[in-house]
Amino acid sequence: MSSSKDHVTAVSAPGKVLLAGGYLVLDREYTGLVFGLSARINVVAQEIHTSEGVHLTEIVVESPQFLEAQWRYGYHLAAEDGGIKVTQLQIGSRIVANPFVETTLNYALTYIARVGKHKPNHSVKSARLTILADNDYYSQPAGAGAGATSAVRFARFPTTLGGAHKTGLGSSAALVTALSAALLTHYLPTRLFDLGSAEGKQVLHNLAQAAHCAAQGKVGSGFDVAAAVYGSSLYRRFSPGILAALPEAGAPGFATQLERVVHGDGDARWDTEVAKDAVSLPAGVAVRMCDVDCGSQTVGMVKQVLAWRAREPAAAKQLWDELQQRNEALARVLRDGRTTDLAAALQAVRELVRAMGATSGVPIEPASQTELLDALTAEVPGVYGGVVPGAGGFDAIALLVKDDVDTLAKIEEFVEAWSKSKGSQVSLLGVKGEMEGVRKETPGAYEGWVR
Ligand SMILES: Nc1ncnc2c1ncn2[C@@H]1O[C@H](COP(=O)(O)OP(=O)(O)OP(=O)(O)O)[C@@H](O)[C@H]1O
Ligand SMILES: C[C@@](O)(CCOP(=O)(O)O)CC(=O)O
Repeated sequence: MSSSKDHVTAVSAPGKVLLAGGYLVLDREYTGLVFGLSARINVVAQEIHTSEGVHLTEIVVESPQFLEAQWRYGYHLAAEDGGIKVTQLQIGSRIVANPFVETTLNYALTYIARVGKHKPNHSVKSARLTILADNDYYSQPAGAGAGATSAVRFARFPTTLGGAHKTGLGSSAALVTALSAALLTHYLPTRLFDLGSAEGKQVLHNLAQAAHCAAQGKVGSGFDVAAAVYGSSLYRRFSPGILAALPEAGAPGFATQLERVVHGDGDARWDTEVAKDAVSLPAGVAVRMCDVDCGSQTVGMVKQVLAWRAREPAAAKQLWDELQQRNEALARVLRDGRTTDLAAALQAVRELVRAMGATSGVPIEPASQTELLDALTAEVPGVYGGVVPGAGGFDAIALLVKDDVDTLAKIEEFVEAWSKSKGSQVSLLGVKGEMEGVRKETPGAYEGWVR
């Protein structure tokens, strides 16, 4: 760990689970009920010390839990207002790109240089950023112990990042958000960026949404980035047009337009709605997640659902309007602490999700998941019910359960027996839903991981 006089900053941002509102949340007419998760992506930023006389300007990003996970970048000021553009430097014989890291650096450093009035290559000094992901973002290799009981804070994975099996908690959104927050906090004085203030969170949200869309090459609803910044909420998306005029990073005019987008100036005024007060959990109730690894993958689900909606607009509107009512009813049951109404509210949502799946021909709640959710609800005391979260499919379920060790043990026992009898691999993750979004952390918490 660096000595105390060093300038070290640590932040973390949570993963997400979209409990209700999958597909609907893509349209501003509807909302999504999203929970932030206790699984966080942590980023520690620190200065790099070079020996006297060496003028090295470099940004080093590393994920020490994975093999071959170090990315080094040089950077320059691009011509014609193109902002700060990084160039990956080769280490060893191979160069492995990380588009989410690279895009975030282009966006965050461009914004920082603009508002901080930095002279590039002068005051944007070299820095090292260390990424540490809580274990539940990736399945543990066989024999490493289940997530729910794992004792090591940050596991070492015997694979590259590309070879790790993701559990779908939104690692890229949490990473882009935490990395942006760490860079903004590290480079800008508090009067220009304060993570603890409402304005600071808005700047971070706008910057992270823009960078995340660019890195993934498409504009989704952005509920995952909103959860990473704000935590749990009832989320209404932004109009995609806000990002339409933004050139590629490094292209002429990128820097000016990025600042406009981040500050929401002119026609880039953000219309996202993040209703935090619409969401909470009844006392003694927890959101839990299970990873379901049955080897099947469904691609193009969003495309197919939207094609059905375009084909049958009247029927789709009727179904979505009714489903929106039921999703909002579920949010109210949770917020008002009406635990006795919870099972019925979850069943009501699932009924229409299955109807949407049947009519669009997309396995949003496939039969195998229906069977698992129904069995858990009927047979495990303390399980109120659950859903197939987000886009649905075969690979995860979210549960609402009594928040106690006894219930946890019973679920673990149940999924173990289920996996054996069904030949699938269902495991309870250690994550829980939680309310808080991005936050500053104490650098000392990462002792042993940070050089
Ligand atoms: N610990 C990490 N260190 C560095 N980069 C990471 C890390 N975790 C995720 N990433 C980046 O995010 C990418 C994965 O993003 P992707 O959108 O495919 O998954 P996800 O966000 O976890 O999935 P989902 O949206 O289904 O929840 C990786 O390829 C890498 O670029
Ligand atoms: C289908 C969609 O509404 C939700 C996808 O959620 P997830 O990635 O499955 O958690 C897409 C989106 O909102 O961008």
